[in-house]
Amino acid sequence: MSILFELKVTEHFDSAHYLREYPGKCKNVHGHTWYIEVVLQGENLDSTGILIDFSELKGLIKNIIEPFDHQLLNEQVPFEVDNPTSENLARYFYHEIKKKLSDKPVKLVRVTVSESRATAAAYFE
Ligand SMILES: Nc1nc2c(c(=O)[nH]1)N=C([C@H](O)[C@H](O)COP(=O)(O)OP(=O)(O)OP(=O)(O)O)CN2
Ligand SMILES: [Zn+2]
Repeated sequence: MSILFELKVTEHFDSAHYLREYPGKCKNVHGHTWYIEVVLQGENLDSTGILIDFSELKGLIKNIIEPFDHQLLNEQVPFEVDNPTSENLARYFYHEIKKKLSDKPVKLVRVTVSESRATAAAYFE
């Protein structure tokens, strides 16, 4: 497929976490506003000139992140097992979003999770 269009949408949620086995202050419970940036690509626009409606994409992402909002991530599946690092969050959200996009004519390119303005982790396949 020769890709012509790339879309980017960002959503956010607030939650607490702590990092197991972390040799520093992040082993203690603390909070972040997590920003989830989703990038996808596609080729064919519908008759209104839209690849996939931003509002549909935002709704899809909101549904996935909503269970984590104002929660302790370490108590939520799968982060009761996987450490809730930005990397693990990015991988989890990538796979959840990919499942929801399976019937859409788009390719999920990358999910980036930022826990501050200065730090982010991206996951892609
Ligand atoms: N590669 C990763 N490194 C770290 C992660 C992570 O998810 N991936 N996470 C953390 C902690 O969540 C921590 O909250 C963030 O640490 P850090 O930015 O070092 O701490 P501060 O926000 O207090 O920033 P200062 O610059 O030290 O004030 C750690 N590492
Ligand atoms: Zn943290």
